[in-house]
Amino acid sequence: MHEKVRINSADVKYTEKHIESRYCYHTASVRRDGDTFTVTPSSTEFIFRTERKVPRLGVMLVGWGGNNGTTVTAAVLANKLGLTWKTKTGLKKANYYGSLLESSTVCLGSSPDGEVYAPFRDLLPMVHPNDIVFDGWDISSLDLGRAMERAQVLDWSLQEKLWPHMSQLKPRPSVYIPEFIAANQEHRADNLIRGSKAEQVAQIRRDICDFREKSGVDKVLVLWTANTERFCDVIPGVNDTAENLLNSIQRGVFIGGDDFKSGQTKLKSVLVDFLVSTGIKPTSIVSYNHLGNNDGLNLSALQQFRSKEISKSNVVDDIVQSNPVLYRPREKPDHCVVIKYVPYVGDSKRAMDEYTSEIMMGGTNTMALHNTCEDSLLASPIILDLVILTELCQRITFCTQDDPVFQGFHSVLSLLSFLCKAPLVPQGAPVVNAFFRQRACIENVMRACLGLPPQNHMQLEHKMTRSFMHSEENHIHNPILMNGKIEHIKGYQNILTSHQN
Ligand SMILES: NC(=O)c1ccc[n+]([C@@H]2O[C@H](COP(=O)([O-])OP(=O)(O)OC[C@H]3O[C@@H](n4cnc5c(N)ncnc54)[C@H](O)[C@@H]3O)[C@@H](O)[C@H]2O)c1
Ligand SMILES: O=P([O-])([O-])O[C@@H]1[C@@H](O)[C@H](O)[C@@H](O)[C@H](O)[C@@H]1O
Repeated sequence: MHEKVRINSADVKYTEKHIESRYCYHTASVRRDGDTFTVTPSSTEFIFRTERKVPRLGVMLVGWGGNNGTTVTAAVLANKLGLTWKTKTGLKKANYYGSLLESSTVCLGSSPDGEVYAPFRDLLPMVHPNDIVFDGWDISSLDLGRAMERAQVLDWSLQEKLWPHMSQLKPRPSVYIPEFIAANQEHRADNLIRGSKAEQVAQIRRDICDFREKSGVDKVLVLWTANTERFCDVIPGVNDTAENLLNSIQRGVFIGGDDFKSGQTKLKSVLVDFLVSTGIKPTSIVSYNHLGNNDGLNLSALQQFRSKEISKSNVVDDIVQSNPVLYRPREKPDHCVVIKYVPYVGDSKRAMDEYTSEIMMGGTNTMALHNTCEDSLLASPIILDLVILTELCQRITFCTQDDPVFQGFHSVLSLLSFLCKAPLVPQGAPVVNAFFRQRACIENVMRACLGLPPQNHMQLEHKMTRSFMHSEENHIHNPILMNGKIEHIKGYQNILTSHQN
C-alpha cells in the first residue's frame, strides 16, 4: 500500500501491516463551584494502529431500488467507467462532489509556498468508491435500470449509457411489514420474502453469505436506504430481533445513526452553530420543504412524517445547550418542520427556511433561505462516506498507557454523527450535531492515526513579532514527506518536497 501522505516523525512507524502512531490526547475535567469553574487539564498517551491493507468492500443496500440506492450505484458506475454525457448546459463528467472523503480537503501544514491541503481520502488507506461492489434488497422487483428511470434523478443521456450495466442488477426480495411504512407503498411490494420473522431473518443472512461468496468481496456492510419507517422505541425484551442485533454488535458490527444529514438539516446544523457561536440567539426556526419523489409520498403519511420530523428537529439541541449566556436551562428556539408531497417536482426538493434571531439591544434578525436540488444527489455521497468511514474505522485499533490491550471503536460509531440527522452515541456520551465540531472530530481522529496534533488553526507563527518559523536555528525539522517534488496540481498545491537527509 503506497500512501500519498507520509508522516516523517519519530512518533509514526510504517510496518508491513500497520501505520502505528504515538499520540498524546489532551482533554480537561471541570468542577463547578457556584459561578466558578475549576479546569484541570489531563493528557493520555495513545498508540493508534491502522491496518494498511484496504479490503474489497461489498455494500448491501436495503431499499436498493429507490432513488438513493439507484443513484449511488449509478454514480459509482459512472465514475468507474469515466463517463461523460451531454446536457443542454454542456458536457458533464462523473464526480463525487458532496462526499467529505472524496471532495473535501484538510490542511497538512505549511510549506515555503504556503499552506498545503490534501483530500481526506489521502490521509489514511481507505476504500475508493469506484471499487465498491453493490447488492441489496428491495420490496419492488424492478431491475436497477428501470428503477433508475423511475427515480428521474439522472440525466437521460447518462441513464442511456448506464442502462446496459444497471439493468443487470436486480434487488433481492425483502421483508415487508406494511404497518412500518406508508400504505401508499403497497403498490411497490411485489418482491417479498415470505414466512415467519425467523425464516425471513434466516433468508436475509443467507443473502449476505451468498453475496459475499459470489462477489469475492472481503467485507460486507449493510446500509438502510429504504423508506422512513414509523418511529419505534427499542424496548428491552420486546424487540426480540434486537437481541440478535445486540449479539452481532458484541461481535463488532458498527451502527451509527438515523437518516442521512443531506441538505436542509445539514445547513441548519451549520447556521445555528454559526449564530449561537457568534452570540446571536435564534428564537424561531421554520423549515418547510416539498418534494415529489417516492420518499415524499411515503412521508405524506402521518406516522412516517412524525418519524422524519423527530430526526429533523433534534439537530439544534446540543448547540443551544452549549450557550447558557443566550438560553436559560431547557429554553429552546421555536422549531417547526413541514414536509409536503408535490408529485410534479419529483426528486427536485424545494426547501424554504426562515431563521429569526434576537440581536443586540432588542434587535431582530430574520434570514430566509431557498434551496432547490435533486435530493438523492445530496444523499448518495453521504451513503459512500458512511460505508467508507465505517470500513476504515473497522481497521483502526488503539491502546493507552493504562490499558495496553488494543481495542476498536465502540460499536455505536459516533464518528458517523457528521453524516446523520439523528446520530447514535454510546450510553452516557454527549450527542453532537454541530457541523464543524463533527467534521473536526473526523479530521482529528485521522490526524491522531498519523501522530499529528489536532488542527488548531492558531497559526501562531504568523501572529508573532519574531516568529520561530523564520529563524533557521529554531525551526524544528519535521517536514511532511510527500513523494518527491513540488508540483501545482489542478488547483491545489501538492507539496511533494524532496527530503534532505
Ligand atoms: N436526499 C435524500 O434523498 C434523503 C436525504 C435524507 C434521508 N433520506 C431517506 O433515505 C431513504 C431513501 O430515500 P429515497 O429517496 O431513496 O426513497 P425511495 O422511496 O426512492 O426509496 C426507498 C426504497 O426502499 C424500498 N423499501 C421500502 N421498504 C423496504 C424494505 N422493508 N426492504 C427493502 N426495500 C424497501 C422501496 O421500495 C424503495 O424502492 C428514505 O428513508 C429517506 O427519508 C433521503
Ligand atoms: O434535507 P434534509 O433535511 O437533510 O433531509 C431531507 C428532508 O428535507 C426531506 O423532507 C426528506 O424528504 C428527505 O428524505 C430528507 O430527509
